[in-house]
Amino acid sequence: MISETTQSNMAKKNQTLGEFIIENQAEFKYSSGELSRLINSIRLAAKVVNHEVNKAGLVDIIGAAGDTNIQGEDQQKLDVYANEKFIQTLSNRNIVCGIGSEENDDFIAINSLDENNQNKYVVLIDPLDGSSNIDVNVSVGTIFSVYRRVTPVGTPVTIDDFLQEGNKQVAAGYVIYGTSTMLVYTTGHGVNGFTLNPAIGTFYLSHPSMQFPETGNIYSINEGNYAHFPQGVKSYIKYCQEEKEDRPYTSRYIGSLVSDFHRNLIKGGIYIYPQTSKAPNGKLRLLYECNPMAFLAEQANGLASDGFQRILDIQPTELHQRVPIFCGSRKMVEKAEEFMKNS
Ligand SMILES: O=P(O)(O)OC[C@H]1O[C@](O)(COP(=O)(O)O)[C@@H](O)[C@@H]1O
Ligand SMILES: [Mg+2]
Ligand SMILES: [Mg+2]
Repeated sequence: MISETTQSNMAKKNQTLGEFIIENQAEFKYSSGELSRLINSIRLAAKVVNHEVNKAGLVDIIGAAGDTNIQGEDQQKLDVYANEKFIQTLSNRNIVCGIGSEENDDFIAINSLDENNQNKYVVLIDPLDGSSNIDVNVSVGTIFSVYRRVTPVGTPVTIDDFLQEGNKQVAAGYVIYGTSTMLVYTTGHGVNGFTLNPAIGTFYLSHPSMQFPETGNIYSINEGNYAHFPQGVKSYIKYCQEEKEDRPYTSRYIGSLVSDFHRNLIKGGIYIYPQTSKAPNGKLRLLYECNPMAFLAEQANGLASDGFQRILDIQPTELHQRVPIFCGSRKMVEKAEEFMKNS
């Protein structure tokens, strides 16, 4: 006899992303269908980009695009392609009034001079996360974060609409282009994961109500920077490597934030990109990497801090600002923070 929970999970598991979005629209306090349309357009852009990612190597989509972005990074062709596709798909569906992207120096106002523009949302994106892994066939991703604008509808969108604390996000998520392609997101009511069936181009609910295990035995950090880490991080790494209790932990580092986060979400673990003597604010960007991952982490019973303060309470000051991040299973982040505070 199949239990009711299994039956409902089985029924749930056959649910498509489109059905899930409609069914859960009412959960959203501002629900006017606009956010649903926004998530739908991210779904569409994800499929277009996935198609290109899967052919990386066959088509002329690998390698550098020849420009650098405002962070001084060489833009990869796939960075530029993904950026164009997400911006196009979001802006020509008349649902957002502004977009901030890792690949654009400044935010993009979407026909906000047209006073009929009643659009309420701004989106921040990392169109292609894990760029250093594109050419070597290792999983990469896309990260997105959504806010309601703070300036009045029908007036020009301003930087204030983007520099909001992470706890004001109304939705956040990522797409992972890996062994399978998944879209994982939250609108503040838990975290759900959808896997793309490439044969029919449909995302199915494969991972309902995702939760970080309370603790785990995986730590993810680029130990190549060890010499430049703060003492608290060095001590935490030593703690992870000690032959004691359930340790040593296993070191796993893919070098794509989305992929390292996703593995830890499923298996339990902690991802750390700390400040270093070379990069006092770390490497990852608050608005389109750390805030969306922190919102997902907390919605999945995990934690995310800069070692001291909750990421979601940091007041942003710049579009591309960087912050240190400690993110993942609750008990592991608490332990790492202990080392940071006591060092
Ligand atoms: O090579 P490093 O310094 O370890 O950095 C890897 C980190 O940088 C990133 O690639 C930065 O993201 P982008 O690829 O979007 O610039 C993260 O995905 C990853 O976790
Ligand atoms: Mg990134
Ligand atoms: Mg990127």
